[in-house]
Amino acid sequence: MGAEVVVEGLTKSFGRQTIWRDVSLTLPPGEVSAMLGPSGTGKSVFLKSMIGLLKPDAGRCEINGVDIVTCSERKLYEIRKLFGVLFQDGALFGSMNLYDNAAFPLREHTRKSESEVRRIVLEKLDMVGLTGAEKKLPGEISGGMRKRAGLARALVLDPEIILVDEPDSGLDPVRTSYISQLLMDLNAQVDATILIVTHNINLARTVPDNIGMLFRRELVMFGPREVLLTSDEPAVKQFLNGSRIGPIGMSEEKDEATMAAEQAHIDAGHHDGGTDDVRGVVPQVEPTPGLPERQAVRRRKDRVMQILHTLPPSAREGIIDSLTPEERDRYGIQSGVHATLGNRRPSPRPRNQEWQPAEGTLDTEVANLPRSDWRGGP
Ligand SMILES: Nc1ncnc2c1ncn2[C@@H]1O[C@H](COP(=O)(O)OP(=O)(O)OP(=O)(O)O)[C@@H](O)[C@H]1O
Repeated sequence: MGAEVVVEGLTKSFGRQTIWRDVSLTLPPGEVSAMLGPSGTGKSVFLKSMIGLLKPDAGRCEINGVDIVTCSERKLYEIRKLFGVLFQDGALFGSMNLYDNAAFPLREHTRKSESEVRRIVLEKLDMVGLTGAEKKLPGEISGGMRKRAGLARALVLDPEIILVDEPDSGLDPVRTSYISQLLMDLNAQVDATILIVTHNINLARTVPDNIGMLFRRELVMFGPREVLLTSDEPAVKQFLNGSRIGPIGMSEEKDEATMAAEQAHIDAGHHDGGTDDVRGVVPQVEPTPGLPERQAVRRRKDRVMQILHTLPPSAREGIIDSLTPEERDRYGIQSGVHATLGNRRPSPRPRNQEWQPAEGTLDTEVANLPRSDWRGGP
């Protein structure tokens, strides 16, 4: 199972420019999480901070009990071996074929024999669907194939944590769906903790178990996918819908006057730039038939059911509605309980924190969470 990553109060500035402050979140082990946010909000800076390529000014980022913000260079070097990173363009060496690119970390960081290197490289190239392309140079293949090759290289050291920076960049919507499927397949096969940085709403809605969003130099929210996908937060709604109407502006957040002028424009019948309202929980991508089940699914359900009472009502509805009859039974959810859970409004959300307990009795009314024979079960 992948490693847990615990981030607490992380703050990063460049000179006088604060990129984000006081970011706290936990990447649950083996689950897939995504970080959204308008351009320039520091998503890539966040990824780089997590592997110690950039040093935050304050806060902690703890992996396997080691705080990589304050640890020694030697410890950091060790911890980095737990990571596999897919950079936006695959970051392949242009003069090496795909085989040698994928073999590079093994030859650099291990003493494995060439026959062992060969076995691992061919296995990982196969996992990403590049069998037969070993001799191709990066310049001879499509952007999608380069990303796959980058993923194969990220996998050769059997990472516990995989960071993926904009897997959709430069790809058409169909290839983006294929890369989404690939990420879920890899998660099923290796059970690594995955963090994806993306702008792609389709990917964000269908792939991750957890979603966060950076905006205005803060983490607006982070938690189970159902929370962000049903959120009423204006910046989140605007971002999901790709609309001009809302607090996100051309390069920075907007002032009141600009928002009012834009609203007047829309009221006069002009299009807001978005398409349909895409708020709501849609089914997640599942691993390709024949692959193992994602072990994270059951762990996540168990985890999310334990914090159900802390989530806003619309997220609870989405979670409960997604349970199978067997799961309802296992979690002790009374039959007939579904959308009626949404009558109460969410209590005000403390900024930059995961959802806090809301008042009310929902949890004890509808669920005995989780039942002891379910937790940690087979
Ligand atoms: N090494 C650096 N030195 C100074 N400023 C930097 C450095 N790296 C990033 N920045 C600044 O940090 C801010 C956030 O950049 P980052 O690339 O993380 O944004 P992003 O959210 O990933 O954007 P995009 O979605 O467009 O990729 C930008 O203003 C950028 O100029």
